[in-house]
Amino acid sequence: MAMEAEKTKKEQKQPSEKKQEVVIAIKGLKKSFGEKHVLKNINLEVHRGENVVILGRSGTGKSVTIQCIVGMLKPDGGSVKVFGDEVADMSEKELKALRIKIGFLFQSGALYDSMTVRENLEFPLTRVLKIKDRDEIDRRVEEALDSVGLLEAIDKMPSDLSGGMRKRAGLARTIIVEPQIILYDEPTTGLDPITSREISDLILSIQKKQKTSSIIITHDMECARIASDRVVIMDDGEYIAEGTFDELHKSKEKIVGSYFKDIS
Ligand SMILES: Nc1ncnc2c1ncn2[C@@H]1O[C@H](COP(=O)(O)OP(=O)(O)OP(=O)(O)O)[C@@H](O)[C@H]1O
Repeated sequence: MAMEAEKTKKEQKQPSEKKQEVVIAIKGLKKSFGEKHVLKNINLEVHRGENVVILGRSGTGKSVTIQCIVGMLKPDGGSVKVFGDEVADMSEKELKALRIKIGFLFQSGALYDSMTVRENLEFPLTRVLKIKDRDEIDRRVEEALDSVGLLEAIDKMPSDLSGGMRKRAGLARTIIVEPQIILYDEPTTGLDPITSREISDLILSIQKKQKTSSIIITHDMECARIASDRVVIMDDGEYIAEGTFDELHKSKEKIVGSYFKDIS
């Protein structure tokens, strides 16, 4: 009977343990540029299937953190592990393989202006994944565009798209390689409030559909509210607060409160 009870306890524990699987683990991360100590002591864990939003004033080192995660910058101290492996110790080949598992969405959407939307989406399939099968390429391009609601723009040039559509196309190009992690650098910057909301909703739907883990750098509190499971606030090279959007919203800390002052 006691064993039975023990077994039940173990079985009940398993799902939460699975949810806690860490895909990005940052410990004591430090990065300086000359005398400028940008990252002083960053500690962050991102779990599988979790969306973490990083808030912070301009120039506090949010983008530098992301660049350390993908090995574009080498930390001066501390540890950055992705899927359990230390990024700073990876060879160029290992970094290349890692970057296939990590998708980016940069502010600009980063589309090639001289290519149609279709060609922009084909690019990572043929160049990165080396897929040659025409039917598979067409199917994946159409599926990715469909999931961001942009199928009708497949043969358009980026210059014919609105800012929101360009962002959607950029997002389709990010998800087409089915990354396990997506890093969003200010995904709604420059968009009007309604379009921003649509992009935030899309970020959430991609997380649910593709079970991705994400870090979302944003100044857009509505995006943070919609898309985050957890929010961290960065100030002076460290994370000074962490919690769900609602938990931080209720915080009595002055710096935390300053981010939420316009939120009802
Ligand atoms: N490669 C680099 N060489 C020198 N200084 C750099 C480099 N990359 C970033 N910095 C400096 O590090 C600081 C943090 O930059 P970062 O782009 O991470 O800020 P951020 O928090 O993402 O800001 P924003 O919200 O404006 O994008 C800035 O002062 C920047 O000038």
